[in-house]
Amino acid sequence: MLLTETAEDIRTMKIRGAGRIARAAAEALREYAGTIEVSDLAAFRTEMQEAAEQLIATRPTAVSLPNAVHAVMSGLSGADSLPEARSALRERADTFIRSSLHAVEEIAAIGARHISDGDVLMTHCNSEAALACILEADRQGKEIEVYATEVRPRNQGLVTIRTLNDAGIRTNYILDSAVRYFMNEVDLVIVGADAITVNGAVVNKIGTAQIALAAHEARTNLIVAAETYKFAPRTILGELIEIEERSGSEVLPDTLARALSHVRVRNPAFDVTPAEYVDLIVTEKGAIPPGLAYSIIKEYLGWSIGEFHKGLVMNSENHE
Ligand SMILES: O=P(O)(O)OC[C@H]1O[C@H](OP(=O)(O)O)[C@H](O)[C@@H]1O
Repeated sequence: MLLTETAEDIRTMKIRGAGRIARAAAEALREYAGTIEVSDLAAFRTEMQEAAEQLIATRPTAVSLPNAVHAVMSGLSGADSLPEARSALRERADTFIRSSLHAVEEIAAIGARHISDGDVLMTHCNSEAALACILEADRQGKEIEVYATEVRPRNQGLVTIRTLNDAGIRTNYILDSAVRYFMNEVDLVIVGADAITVNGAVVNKIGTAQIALAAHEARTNLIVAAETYKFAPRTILGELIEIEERSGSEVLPDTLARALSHVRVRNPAFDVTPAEYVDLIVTEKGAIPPGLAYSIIKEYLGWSIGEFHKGLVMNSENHE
């Protein structure tokens, strides 16, 4: 079943990247809504809520996941019959997927304006949104060069350098620990985001905060490419973004770890870059300074008391 498969693929990172995770979850709910065999609307609601919770539980940090799930599930609220509910969910899922893909295109166009001919860029991890800006700048004929990090332990940098290579962009593949060494050669750092808080702090792949610090020291600008559904409404209530800590075996093989009984491997997948190290956040609605994160949440996501986790959630009525 697509739902179980998708949940497992997100958990194991076969499907990864905050935007892709969001679209995969919407697609899984769409398929589930169309195929589950139930006799009435009440049973349908229960099944769908369980499916939604199963998806949300897979990875805790990327807020795009609960935001996508809420966007789809909001279709349930106005439905009076089972066929109506099924079609409303399918429609919401299609709308979310379409607007997510469109958002990446918009971000590419806006982000590319901040990349100048001759720029040396640095990126970290594999962000569809950040890469879209780089690819668009290249497509516009700007001569650019990129430093791309390895991204231990999952090596998402390999995906990034393949994309850059295929586009014929001059790319330097560097160790995560070589960021400060090369920072003086960099004109602009561009990264994605898994979540953005109301005060403009950016949660992204582990190592981003260190890169931001090095960029700040070298007076190199750092921009973040993120769709509006990466903003976290619940942070308005002071809720913190949970940082996923993955298995130590991603860092150190179990056989080795077993021989080192006093050693504990720590493997947080994300870190938090404070707003003061972020120059600009490029969303599909325009580029904003991080201090305006609240306005994105208010204007484009909206907030209301949600069905899940008793928190503030995205009001998908505002989502298009
Ligand atoms: O949505 P897009 O821009 O593709 O990616 C945003 C972020 O999602 C990824 O997380 P992971 O690799 O799934 O842990 C990276 O942290 C990346 O910067």
